[in-house]
Amino acid sequence: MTANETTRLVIRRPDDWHVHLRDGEMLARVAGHTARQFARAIVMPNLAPPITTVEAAIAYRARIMAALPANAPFTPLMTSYLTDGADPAELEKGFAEGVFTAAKLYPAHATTNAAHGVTDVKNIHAALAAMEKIGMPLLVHGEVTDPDVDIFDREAVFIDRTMTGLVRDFPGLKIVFEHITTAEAVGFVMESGPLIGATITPQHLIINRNAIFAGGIRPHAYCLPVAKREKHRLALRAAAVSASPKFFLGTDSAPHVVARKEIACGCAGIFNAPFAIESYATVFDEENALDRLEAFASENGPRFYGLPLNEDRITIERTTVTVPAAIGEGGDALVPFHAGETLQWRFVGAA
Ligand SMILES: NC(=O)N[C@@H](CC(=O)O)C(=O)O
Ligand SMILES: [Zn+2]
Ligand SMILES: [Zn+2]
Repeated sequence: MTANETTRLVIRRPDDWHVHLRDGEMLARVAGHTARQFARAIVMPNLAPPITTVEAAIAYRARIMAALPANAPFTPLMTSYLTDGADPAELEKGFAEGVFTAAKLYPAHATTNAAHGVTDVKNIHAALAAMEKIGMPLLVHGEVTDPDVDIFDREAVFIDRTMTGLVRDFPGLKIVFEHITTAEAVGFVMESGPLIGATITPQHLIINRNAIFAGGIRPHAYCLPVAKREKHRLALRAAAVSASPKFFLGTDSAPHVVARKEIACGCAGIFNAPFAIESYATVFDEENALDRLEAFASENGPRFYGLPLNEDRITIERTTVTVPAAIGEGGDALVPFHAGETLQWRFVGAA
């Protein structure tokens, strides 16, 4: 059977190495979508207020588990939000206790709930030195916030202004360049040593920037970093299917209700959790690379993080699936990625 005649695929259960589960009512609505498909997820700390202490992360982890059925086979991997005042001792304590898996660098004001982010990486040098010493990964939202830099160039400029210096100054630090969107980021990661990896979202593999303006403004195609030109999408697809262990699955599922998306100043974020593995399978299928989906989705991430691979398996099958136009009602609804489209792959469940 050739790859594109494959009708059922059994792979090691995947993990999501970048997700926003939110809190409160929204957490209750979205957590199950992630836990249905993934064994583990790196949970982003950009709540209001952000998760900066071990105590807050323990409490948030408990709220996530409480939002799922009892004994759900899902492990949230918690992260610490770095601020200018990040305390190296708190990071070390959280990592040693198995509460913090990683710490997240948001340049101040770069994205949703990034107001408390880092204004200059010099301010977190002590924290980064501690992380380097203990082997705690740094996760980076890689965009400059300088308003003079064109929004489509903010990732590439971040590489020159910040990422290159980070890698040089902390050669032993594990760094994940999160949700990469450009050929420049692919090139940077490829040329860097084995401690530098990257997550890639389904939307950046599937849409280019035209999707944001297709026949009118499309708020549900807007996320940060914003989708780029077609050549960048093609570079991301090549990286995802390349078999390089540096690239792995991170959905960046980032739900915002319709009332906060379809508005004069709409929030950035695409809610892709309900059909995440279907999205990725579609891409790998189109690239004739279904045989490499398992490495990208289920192996490269845990190996990078130094965590065990999941032992259980999932099945996905080739069949048509219609994605609902919305989940919920009115202004409170969530519009999933691929809303109203028909996909050619379906997540069946445990193999
Ligand atoms: N990706 C997004 O567009 N939004 C994310 C923040 C982020 O990951 O930058 C969010 O929290 O809404
Ligand atoms: Zn981000
Ligand atoms: Zn994110």
